[in-house]
Amino acid sequence: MIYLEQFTFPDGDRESIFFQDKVKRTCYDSYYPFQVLPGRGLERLDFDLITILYGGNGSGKSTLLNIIAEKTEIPRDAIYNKSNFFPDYVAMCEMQLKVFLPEHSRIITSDDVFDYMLNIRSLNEGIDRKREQLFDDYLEAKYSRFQLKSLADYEELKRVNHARFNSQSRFVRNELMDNAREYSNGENAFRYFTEKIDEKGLYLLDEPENSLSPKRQLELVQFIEDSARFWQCQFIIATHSPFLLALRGAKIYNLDETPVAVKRWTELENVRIYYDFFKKREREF
Ligand SMILES: Nc1ncnc2c1ncn2[C@@H]1O[C@H](COP(=O)(O)OP(=O)(O)OP(=O)(O)O)[C@@H](O)[C@H]1O
Repeated sequence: MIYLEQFTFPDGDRESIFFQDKVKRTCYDSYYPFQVLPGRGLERLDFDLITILYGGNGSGKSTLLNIIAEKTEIPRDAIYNKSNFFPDYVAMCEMQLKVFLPEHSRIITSDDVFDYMLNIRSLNEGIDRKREQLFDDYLEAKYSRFQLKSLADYEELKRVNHARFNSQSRFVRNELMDNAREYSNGENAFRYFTEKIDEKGLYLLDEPENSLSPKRQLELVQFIEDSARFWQCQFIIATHSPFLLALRGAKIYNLDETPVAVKRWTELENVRIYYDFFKKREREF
C-alpha cells in the first residue's frame, strides 16, 4: 500500500529568497539542511512501495529521510540533533499523501537500534545488581526474629516465611524478573526491526544493514519484501548494501548523479565494485 506518493523540496531559487528575506543574521556557521540539495538537482521524489535512496557518504540520504520524517510527523525513538534551520526548511517542503499515515509508521535509524541494545544491557546490569542485594535480604529475612505487630507488617511476614521455607535461589528468583535474554548485536538489531515494523505503516529505514551479517541482511530483505507485498507497508530506505539494493521491485534514486536519477541496482557503482571484486576472484571459490 502506498501512503506517501510524492515529496517536493525547495529549489535553489526558493532557498535564496528565504535567505534574502529571513536570514538577517550571519552568526550561524551552518544553514543545514539548506544548501545540501540544490547542487544535486533533486526537487522531487515519487515513491513506490519500496523506494531506496542510494549514494556515497555525505550525499544526503539521512538528511532526506529526516526531512521526510519531520514533515510527516512520524515517531522516532532516539533523539535527532536538528539544526536551527530544520523547521524552516521542512515548512518549505510539500508532500502528497494518498491516504492518512497509519499510526505504526516510524523512522528507524542506527541510533534507535544502538539505544535498544544499550537499554537491554543496562536493564540486565540493573537486574544483576538487584540480585546481589536480594542474596543479602534473604539471609536477613531467614534469620531475623520477626514478630507480627500489626496488619502493616503482614507483607514483611510473608517475606520472612518465604525465606525460612525456601532455598536462597528460589527466594531470589521469586523476587526478581529474569534477565532480558542476551542476544548478539546483530540478533538484537534484527529483532528491533521485526518488533517495530508492524502491519500497515510507512517505514523510513536509515542504513538498516548496520550490525547485520549478510545472512541477516537477506532475512531482513525477505521480511521487508513480505511486509510490502502482504502487510500493507511502504518503505523508504537509505542504504549502501547490495542485498537491500537488490530488493525486488524497489525504485532506486541515485544521489551520486547530478541531476539525481532513478537507476537499476546493477548500474550502481557500489554494486559494480562488489561484482568486479568477486568476478576477479572467481577461481578461488
Ligand atoms: N546536523 C548537521 N549539521 C550540519 N551539517 C550536516 C548535519 N548532518 C549532516 N550534515 C551535512 O549534510 C550533508 C549530507 O549528510 P548526510 O548525513 O545526509 O549524508 P549521508 O548520505 O546519509 O551519508 P552517510 O552515508 O555517511 O551516512 C553532509 O555534507 C553533512 O556534512
